[in-house]
Amino acid sequence: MTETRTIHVAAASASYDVIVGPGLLDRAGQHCAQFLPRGVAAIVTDRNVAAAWQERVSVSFAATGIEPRWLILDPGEATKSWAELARVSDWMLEQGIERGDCVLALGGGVIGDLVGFAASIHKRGCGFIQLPTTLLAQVDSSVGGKTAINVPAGKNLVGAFHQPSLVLADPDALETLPTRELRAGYAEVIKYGVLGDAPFFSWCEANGPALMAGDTAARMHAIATSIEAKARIVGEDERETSGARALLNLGHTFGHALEAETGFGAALLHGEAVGLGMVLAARFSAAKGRLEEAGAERIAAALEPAGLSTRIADLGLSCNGDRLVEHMLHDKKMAAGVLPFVLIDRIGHAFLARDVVLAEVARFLDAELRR
Ligand SMILES: NC(=O)c1ccc[n+]([C@@H]2O[C@H](COP(=O)([O-])OP(=O)(O)OC[C@H]3O[C@@H](n4cnc5c(N)ncnc54)[C@H](O)[C@@H]3O)[C@@H](O)[C@H]2O)c1
Ligand SMILES: O=C(O)C(=O)C[C@@H](O)[C@H](O)[C@H](O)COP(=O)(O)O
Ligand SMILES: [Zn+2]
Repeated sequence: MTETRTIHVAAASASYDVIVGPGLLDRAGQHCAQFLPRGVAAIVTDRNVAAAWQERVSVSFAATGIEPRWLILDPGEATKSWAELARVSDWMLEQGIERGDCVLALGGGVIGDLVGFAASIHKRGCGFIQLPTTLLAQVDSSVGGKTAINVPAGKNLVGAFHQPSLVLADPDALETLPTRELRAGYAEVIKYGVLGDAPFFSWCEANGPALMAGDTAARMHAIATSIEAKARIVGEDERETSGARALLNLGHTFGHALEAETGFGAALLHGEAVGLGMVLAARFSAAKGRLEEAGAERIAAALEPAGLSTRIADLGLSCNGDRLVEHMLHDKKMAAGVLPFVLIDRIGHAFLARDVVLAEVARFLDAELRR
C-alpha cells in the first residue's frame, strides 16, 4: 500500500496539516473527529461529487459516530457567486455551526473557494476542512487559504485569506474525475516546476503520462511535491505582500483574462486557462529577451501530451489584445497603478516584472490571437 504523506503548512495566521494518501476519504471521519466537537459533519459538495462520493464519505463519518449533513450545490464555476455564498452561509447558520466548529468542503476548487469564503465570514470566522477531489484542488486550491467568489468585474475579486484547519488529499478521488478536469489540474502541477523547480519540471516531462493514466505513485509524488512547494511559499508570504506568493500566480494574469473573456464557464476551465496563460507568459518572456524561445516551446511541449491547448487562436475569440488587457486591469497584484507580471528567465525560475508596458502586452496578444 502507498504510504500517507503529511505536509505541515506554517502560515503566519495558522498552521495545519495536509495529509496525502489513498483511502483517506474512507477514513475521513477518523481524521476529522478532533475538529468536529459537536459530533456533526456539515459537508458542502456539488452534485457530481455527491454522485461519486457522498455514500462512502457518509459511511466514514457514521463509523466514527459523527452525523454527516449535506448541502449539495450545482457543479461549475458559476457556483462561485454571491447567490451561492448566501445559500452556503444561510445553511451554515441553520446547522448551528459555532465558531469552534468546522464546515467541510468536499469537491474541487469551486467548492473549496466558496466554502472557505463562507467559513471566513460565518460568525466572523469559523473553521473549515478541505477534502479536495480534483487534481487541481489537491495540488493547489485546497492549500494556502485563498478563498473567493467571482463577480461581474472579474475572477476571485471578492474573498478573504482564511486557512483551513486540515486538508485530506486522497488520490483515489481522481478515479471518478472526468479526463478533461484531470488535464486541467495538470497545468497547475507543471506550474510548480516552471516557477521554481527545474528537476520537478523534468520529472513531469517523463512521468506526466503515468500520472494521467492513473499511476498512484506518480500522483502521490506530484501532489506531495506541489503541496510542499506551495506550503513553503505560503509560509513565507501568506498574504502575497512580499512578492514570493505572487509567483504562484504564474500564468494567471493572462489566464484570468481568458476566463473572463470566455465567460467563466465550461468553454475554458481554470486549469486550461492557466496552461495557456503559462505558455503566454513564457512566450512573452521570450519576446522580451528574458527567456530562450526554446524554453517557452519546451513548456508548451510539456502541456500538449496532456491534451492541453497551447494556442489562444484555438479559442476562436473575436476580441483583440486591448480587450484582454482591459480584463487584466482588475488583477489583484496591481499596486500603485502598476501591474506586475510573473515572467520566466529559465525553466525553474520565475520573477516579478514591474516594468511591463501594457500596450506591448496588447500587441503581443494580437499576434498570439492570429498565431
Ligand atoms: N484558492 C486557490 O488557491 C485556488 C487555486 C487554484 C484554483 N482555484 C480555483 O479553483 C477553481 C477550479 O477548481 P477545479 O478545477 O477543481 O474545478 P471544479 O471545482 O469546478 O471541479 C471540476 C469538475 O469536476 C467535478 N468533480 C470534482 N471532483 C470530482 C470527482 N472526484 N469525481 C467526479 N467529478 C468530480 C465537479 O463537479 C466539477 O464539475 C477555480 O474557480 C479556480 O479559480 C483556487
Ligand atoms: O495560491 C495562490 O497564491 C495562487 O495564486 C494559486 C492560483 O493557482 C489560484 O488560481 C489563485 O486563486 C489565484 O489567485 P488570485 O489572487 O489571482 O485570484
Ligand atoms: Zn490557479
